[in-house]
Amino acid sequence: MRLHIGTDHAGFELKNHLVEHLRSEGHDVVDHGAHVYDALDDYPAFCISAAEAVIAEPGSLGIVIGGSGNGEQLAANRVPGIRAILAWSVETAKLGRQHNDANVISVGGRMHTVEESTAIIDAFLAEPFSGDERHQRRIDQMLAYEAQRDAR
Ligand SMILES: O=C(CO)[C@H](O)[C@H](O)COP(=O)(O)O
Repeated sequence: MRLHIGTDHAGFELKNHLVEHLRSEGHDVVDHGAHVYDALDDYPAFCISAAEAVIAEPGSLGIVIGGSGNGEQLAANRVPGIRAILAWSVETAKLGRQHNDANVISVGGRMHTVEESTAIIDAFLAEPFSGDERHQRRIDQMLAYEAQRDAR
């Protein structure tokens, strides 16, 4: 699967681990940075770059990493068409795909061990959207709101 990943300094080591791990699993991973460790860097540009690439490549998924994952989720969700979830367990990661058809996962690298974060992301990538009518209906309600808002 084509994957786009981005992080600030807080997720730098985890991101490098994930790039290696995910490539070893056969994924085609594009690294949107940070490419060097800088304790003063800012997460929005890395996350927005990864999220824009997800929209540009239908069928791809995004991974954004930070200390908490909160700001990274917020940044990714600024990109039209992105549904980014903040996953904090294997179950919330799976539900993000099953119920929300999320196309970006955000993880707080400071909140978990590397093994836990890796398991959360692996679970997200392996899970399909259920396609259940009630879940699609709720997604469509959000899309309808956005369309109405943008037409104002
Ligand atoms: O999780 C994050 C945003 O939600 C950032 O990674 C976090 O805020 C970075 O913190 P600091 O600059 O103190 O290392």
